[in-house]
Amino acid sequence: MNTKILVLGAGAIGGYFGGRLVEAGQDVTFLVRLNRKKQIEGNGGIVVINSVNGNYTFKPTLITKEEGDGNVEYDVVLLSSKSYHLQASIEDLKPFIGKNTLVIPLLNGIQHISILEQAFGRERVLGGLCVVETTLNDKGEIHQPSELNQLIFGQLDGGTTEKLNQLAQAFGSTKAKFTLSESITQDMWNKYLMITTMSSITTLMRTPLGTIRDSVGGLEFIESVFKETESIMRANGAPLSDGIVDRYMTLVKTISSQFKTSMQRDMEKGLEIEGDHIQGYILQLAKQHNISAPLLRCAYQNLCVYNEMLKARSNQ
Ligand SMILES: CC(C)(CO)C(=O)C(=O)O
Repeated sequence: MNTKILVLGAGAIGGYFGGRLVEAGQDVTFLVRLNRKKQIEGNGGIVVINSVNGNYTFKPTLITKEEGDGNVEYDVVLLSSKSYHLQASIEDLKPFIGKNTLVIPLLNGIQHISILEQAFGRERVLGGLCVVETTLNDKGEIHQPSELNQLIFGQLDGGTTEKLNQLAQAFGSTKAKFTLSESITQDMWNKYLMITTMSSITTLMRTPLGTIRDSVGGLEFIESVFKETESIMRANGAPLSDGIVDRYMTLVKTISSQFKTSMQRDMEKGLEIEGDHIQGYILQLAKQHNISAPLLRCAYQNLCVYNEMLKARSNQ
């Protein structure tokens, strides 16, 4: 069966995973903003992936919301927008969501799930996440510098269906690792714990992970941020895996010393960041459960100051 795949965006994440699906011969269309379309057309209609997992250059099928007639029904949508573009992305996607379309969101965090369920209907929204280090350079090429290139998806209530098994098959033969999970809600909370901690420390210290972990007291500091975040999530009933902090601390000790988070990369480029969606939401939960969270407060304040600087710069 031909699976019709729509990828929202052809940027660092959508372009990477969508490109891997094109490479594997899948039927993929990219729904992009006019600016990105012009940039790709300016590059001869070509998107370049430079990746340690294999370079690939491809000519994507592009549509913009202005061009979409809404008559094609997609089996699945990969939604990789930033949290602050979520509402706009929902509006862009609406004409392309049919009765049987499934939406796999790849955003960090958890709050977007209920927003998507409201917009598209509970039965159409899956859970999803990606673990991939990827960024766009100023020519619009995708740079994917580490072996981490996994996309995980599954039903929010657990279990699986025939349709999901078919999707897993369609996704199965690519150079990226697509995994069907029967416990995606837990996977999403686990990843949320990881990204809250990693983005907090890397944006605070403004250096790749290696320097932070090798500094005096660095590992203890990182573990304290993990534990503070974990305690808030558990107080809120998050289904985190047992021993999850130990697992992530092993990752912290073994991952490339050059590792950077996407929030850190966005900051380096002077772009908008997802602090409210990631740290801000956890701090709201901390308040609700009366938990003091001094480390996350500090990380979040740093992000708020960055936002203020961005605002001042854009008013100049
Ligand atoms: C997995 C990780 C940490 C990769 O950089 C990520 O999701 C992010 O930075 O947003």
